[in-house]
Amino acid sequence: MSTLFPLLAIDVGNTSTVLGLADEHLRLTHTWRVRTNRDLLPDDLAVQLHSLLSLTGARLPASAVLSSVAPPVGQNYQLALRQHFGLEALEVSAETLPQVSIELDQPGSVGADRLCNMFGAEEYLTSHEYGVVVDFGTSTNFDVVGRGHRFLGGVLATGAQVSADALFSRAAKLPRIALEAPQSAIGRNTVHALQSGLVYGYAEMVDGLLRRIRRELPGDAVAIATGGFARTIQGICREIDHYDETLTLRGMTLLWSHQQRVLGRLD
Ligand SMILES: Nc1ncnc2c1ncn2[C@@H]1O[C@H](COP(=O)(O)OP(=O)(O)O)[C@@H](O)[C@H]1O
Ligand SMILES: CC(C)(COP(=O)(O)O)[C@@H](O)C(=O)NCCC(=O)O
Ligand SMILES: [K+]
Repeated sequence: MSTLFPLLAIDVGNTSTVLGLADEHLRLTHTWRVRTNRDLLPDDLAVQLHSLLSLTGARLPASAVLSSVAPPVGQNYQLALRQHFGLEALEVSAETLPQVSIELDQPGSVGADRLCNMFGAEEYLTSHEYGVVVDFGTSTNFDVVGRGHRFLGGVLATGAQVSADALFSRAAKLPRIALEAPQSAIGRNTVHALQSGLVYGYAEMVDGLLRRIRRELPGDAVAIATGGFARTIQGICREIDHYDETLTLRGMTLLWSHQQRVLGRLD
């Protein structure tokens, strides 16, 4: 049913909003990353979206899927799509997701982005029973999933930039630094010492948590890194097997097609 494509996927995070356009094979033909701005109204968002599409010569979307962990922005995108593009976006939530198993105390409270990651991890679960998506965003999420759309739980850790900002705001003599790896763990100046703590320290935290998670699981787990800070940190972590920049967006398109199939709208 080609009338459903292109499919627009919008992932609203607390720092960035990542958008993608997928063709009928669910291949992402375009992706964009813009700042999440809580001040933008539906008309502003429609103008921005229209500009992105025309800048790249992309076709207008015929359907949409939306995941938001910044509620007012998600609602504003919903209105923008309805009023200016004539689209009713599928909003990702535990309540609207059929045939998945969210094995949490309160399934309804899980972040929509984490449900998308569960679908994005699917392709890595051919040779492993379990997967851990480490999503380096405002918060660093570890999403522990099992084959067959099982969300098993995870970890929410303070994001690297948030940790750095907290330190700078409380220590008068510390300069703001770029979150980059220094040459050695032993820093011989203030900047390198800070980078060591923030980047190598962060990588060790991630490796340590992944080892703990793997010990708690009854089978092998593959670990995949995604999110804004993943590019910097994934090569430093020893416990991460894959880096996948578009895992969340691709997960959204898979979740959408799963939903369409359950509803009989897609073969
Ligand atoms: N292009 C980039 N290169 C390196 N780090 C980035 C980039 N974009 C975002 N970050 C870092 O990633 C984190 C935010 O990730 P992001 O995916 O934007 O968050 P969220 O999913 O919460 O919106 C911050 O630590 C930020 O410094
Ligand atoms: C943990 C999060 C804040 C991560 O958001 P992000 O860092 O991607 O902006 C988000 O997934 C969220 O608000 N989750 C709700 C709580 C939960 O997942 O248990
Ligand atoms: K995110």
